[in-house]
Amino acid sequence: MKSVDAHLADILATVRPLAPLELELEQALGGTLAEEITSPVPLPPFNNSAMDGYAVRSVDIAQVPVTLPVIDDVAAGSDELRAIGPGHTMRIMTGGPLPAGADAVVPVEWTDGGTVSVRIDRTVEVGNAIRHAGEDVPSGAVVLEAGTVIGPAQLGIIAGVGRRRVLARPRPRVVVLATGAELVEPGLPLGPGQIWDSNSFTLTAAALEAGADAFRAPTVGDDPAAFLEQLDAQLLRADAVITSGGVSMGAYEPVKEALAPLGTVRFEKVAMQPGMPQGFGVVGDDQVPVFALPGNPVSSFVSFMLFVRPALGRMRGLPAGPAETVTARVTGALRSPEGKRSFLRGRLDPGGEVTPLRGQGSHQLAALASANALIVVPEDVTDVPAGAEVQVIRL
Ligand SMILES: Nc1nc2c(c(=O)[nH]1)N[C@H]1C(S)=C(S)[C@@H](COP(=O)(O)OP(=O)(O)OC[C@H]3O[C@@H](n4cnc5c(N)ncnc54)[C@H](O)[C@@H]3O)O[C@H]1N2
Ligand code: MOO
Repeated sequence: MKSVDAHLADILATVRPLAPLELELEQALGGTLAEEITSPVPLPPFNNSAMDGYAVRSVDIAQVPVTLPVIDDVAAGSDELRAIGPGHTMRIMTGGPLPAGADAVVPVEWTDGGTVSVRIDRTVEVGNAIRHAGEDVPSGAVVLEAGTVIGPAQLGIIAGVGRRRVLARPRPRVVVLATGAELVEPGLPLGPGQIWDSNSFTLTAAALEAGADAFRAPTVGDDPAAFLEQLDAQLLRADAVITSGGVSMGAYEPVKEALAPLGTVRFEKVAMQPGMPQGFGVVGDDQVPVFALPGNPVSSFVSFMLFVRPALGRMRGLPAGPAETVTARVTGALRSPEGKRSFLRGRLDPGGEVTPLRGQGSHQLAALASANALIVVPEDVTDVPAGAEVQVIRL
């Protein structure tokens, strides 16, 4: 059997980072910057007030209380300002440009709030409540490095330096295609022998969480021709395809039957539990990667975490490798088949203890839903005593 590491290595050797595109800001969330972002101007671009209050020359309020004339109003966005002469003040709002001559702002709370003249009750130091030009970003400075993932705050600085578009690797477009004649759309009644399709929802959500733009395609039954037709229709909008089911040894294995003859997708047994039957390869003129995951719900999810997630990382241009593990102490004994790496569902507590959950079957959705960690048992270990140190993958 092929090892988990060898299978991941094959996948990462095939999957390539997506080509960078000029993305509008609205499309850029989750993208990976392929350029350095610099600011063409200082930020803030001009000295301005940090508070609603009065722009003053601090020498004029050395003795308080003092009443001074208010010669103008400065709102954020005001232009063509007069300068402040000796003994004068201007009412100024947060973000308003500091008038020439002023060297401090007195918050309105320390005054009587007058509009024609103002009584100021407290002195302030030079520079009080002033935000200086360039104190956030000097002109020409780099604000984001290439390789940065664009999140909400990164979008903020990109827009804040005046850019409308950025060169970035987009989020990979992932199509999830579940197969199985027994599958029924949740919300519809079950007939005899049927189950509700859950894998396509889990896999689509997992792909979204991994930074993809993920779409759920209509499920197909057990007919390889129907599967190929659906796959063909989806390839137009896919940077990667994830299928679920139909890869094992049975009589109706549409994914395997449709893809194996192409010669570009290999179906193999990987030495792991769950998730032993795996298909991976490329299809279509654009050599779109296809991850043909096993149908058992826990198997498909674990396969996603081990193989698809790192591949999506690579497509996004991020450092991509095996799922990260942390060390924990297991509270109960574990068993694992010899020669296979097991990924058992557990609950990791903040103290670093992990408790194996009841219901370790590959079909047991409920235990997976209450797990927050996968306990990894290496290939050469069959018994883990309670209290032993183990590696766990956080979910
Ligand atoms: N004779 C053998 N039988 C099986 C082997 C084997 O080596 N020899 N491998 C077992 C292992 S391990 C796995 S994992 C499964 C993989 O089977 P398939 O990928 O072909 O998946 P299906 O047969 O279509 O389904 C398996 C199981 O999962 C349920 N399922 C499928 N799709 C969904 C879905 N979208 N949502 C919820 N549940 C789903 C399906 O009803 C089956 O119960 O094969 C073993 N058998
Ligand atoms: O190896 Mo299968 O993925 O457990 O049920």
